[in-house]
Amino acid sequence: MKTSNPFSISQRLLSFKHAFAGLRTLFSEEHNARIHLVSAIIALILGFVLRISLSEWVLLVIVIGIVFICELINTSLEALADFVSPEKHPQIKKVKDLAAAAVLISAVSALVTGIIIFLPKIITLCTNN
Ligand SMILES: Nc1ncnc2c1ncn2[C@@H]1O[C@H](COP(=O)(O)OP(=O)(O)OP(=O)(O)O)[C@@H](O)[C@H]1O
Repeated sequence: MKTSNPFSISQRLLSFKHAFAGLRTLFSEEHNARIHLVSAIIALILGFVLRISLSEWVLLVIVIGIVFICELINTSLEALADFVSPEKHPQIKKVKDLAAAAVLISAVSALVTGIIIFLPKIITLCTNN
């Protein structure tokens, strides 16, 4: 529960610690998140190698961010659902399927964005050599 405590730097640093603990949980427990991390690193390396423009960098960073935000919310909902209802329930299925669909949509959007940004540059590179 939130109380009106005075501002404290150590409390703010503790919030960062919790957030990083969440990231550690995501990447240690979720295989999909690790696949997305590797894909994001490849996209970032390609961005440097193919010298994408500033606006393409902005787009790339946004779509990568959205994928990890969806992964985090999906994993968080799954954990909550498993705690609240360890047994099978159609309502839990609905919640988990919806959260999984959010991850899918974000990943497909990121993939399409990556193709739009990188494919023309790769084709130009291949045809010029
Ligand atoms: N308690 C439950 N009741 C009903 N259906 C469930 C339940 N738990 C899981 N499911 C079904 O199994 C699917 C996978 O759920 P699970 O918790 O295993 O996620 P996961 O294997 O980590 O998948 P992902 O992370 O790709 O969404 C859900 O999307 C849902 O359709």
